[in-house]
Order: sequence, then structure tokens, then C-alpha cells
Amino acid sequence: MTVLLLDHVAIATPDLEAGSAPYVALGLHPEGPDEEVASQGVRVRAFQVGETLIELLMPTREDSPIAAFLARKGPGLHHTAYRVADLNAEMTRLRADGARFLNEEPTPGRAGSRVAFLHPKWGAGTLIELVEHPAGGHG
Ligand SMILES: CC[C@@H](C(=O)O)C(=O)SCCNC(=O)CCNC(=O)[C@H](O)C(C)(C)COP(=O)(O)OP(=O)(O)OC[C@H]1O[C@@H](n2cnc3c(N)ncnc32)[C@H](O)[C@@H]1OP(=O)(O)O
Ligand SMILES: [Co+2]
Repeated sequence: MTVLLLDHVAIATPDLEAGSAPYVALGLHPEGPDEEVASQGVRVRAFQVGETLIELLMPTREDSPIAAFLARKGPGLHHTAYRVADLNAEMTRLRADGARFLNEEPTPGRAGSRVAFLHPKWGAGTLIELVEHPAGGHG
């Protein structure tokens, strides 16, 4: 049986400071410095909770997927992400099962990871991401 780890829960926010307030009040501290992921048009602040990160995503440009989400729905839960050991193999396996990926190939994510997104319709109404970390890394 495959055991997946919940890598991160991503929250869209127009402002990292305002978005951080509830997590700081809960007693959490940001994991290292904020990181810009240019290919996705986001700035990320991460808070660790056990093995999982809460990732706050702020758009850095108008055509960012996060800017579109905020315009349509406002701040809130954007996606969940699951850690896999071999992203290409997992994409091949899921495609053979009829899954619909939003990207043809893995794309760069936070902290040197490679990521791929599944369409929200395939995710039964939620956006699902798969994450492969570099050897030895886990966010
Ligand atoms: C930090 C870097 C990296 C990491 O390391 O973890 C990241 O997480 S980057 C995160 C941001 N990047 C992405 O989200 C990339 C993948 N996303 C996309 O390609 C698009 O956002 C989208 C999911 C295809 C939506 O595109 P958009 O043009 O904004 O909307 P559509 O109108 O085409 O939406 C289709 C359909 O999907 C629903 N939707 C959209 N976003 C979500 C969401 N986050 N959760 C659930 N549902 C979502 C949208 O409401 C539409 O539904 P219908 O109206 O019923 O068709
Ligand atoms: Co993500």
C-alpha cells in the first residue's frame, strides 16, 4: 500500500503579513525566509506543523494563478500537496488511470522541489499538487 505524506496546505493571501496573523497567534514561526517562485508568480511563507507545511501564497504579478484565485474567491484554502518519491513515475501511473494534469511536465516548486498539479475537476472540487523533493530534502 502506498503511504502518502501531506507535504503542504496552501493558502492564498494578498498580503503575507496579514495572512500570517492567525498562524503567529497559534504560536507558529515562519520556516526560514520567504521565497519567491518566479515560474508560478508567487511569494511563499511557510509554517511547519509536524511533517506538513502551511504555505501562504501571495501573487507577485497579475497573471499569477493566485491573483486569479483571489479575484474570484478571495483569500483562503487554495490547494493540498502530497509528497511522492518519483514524480514522473506517479504522473505516468495516474495518467494511465485517466488523471488530468495541468502541466505536461514537472515544474519548479519551493525549496528546490518539482511539482505537478491535477485539475480541480479530477480532484472532486479541490486543486491537488504532487511534490518531489530533492534527495534528502523535505521542504
Ligand atoms: C509555491 C510554489 C508551488 C509549490 O512549491 O507548492 C505552488 O504551490 S504554486 C501554486 C500556484 N500555482 C498553481 O495553482 C498552478 C496550477 N493552477 C492552475 O493551472 C490554475 O490556477 C487552475 C487551477 C487551472 C485554475 O485556472 P483559472 O484560469 O484561474 O480558472 P478556471 O476558470 O480555468 O478554473 C477551472 C475550474 O477550476 C476551479 N478552480 C480554480 N482554482 C481552484 C482551486 N484552487 N481550488 C478548487 N477549484 C479551483 C474554478 O472554480 C473552475 O471551476 P468551474 O467554474 O466549476 O469550472
Ligand atoms: Co503548492
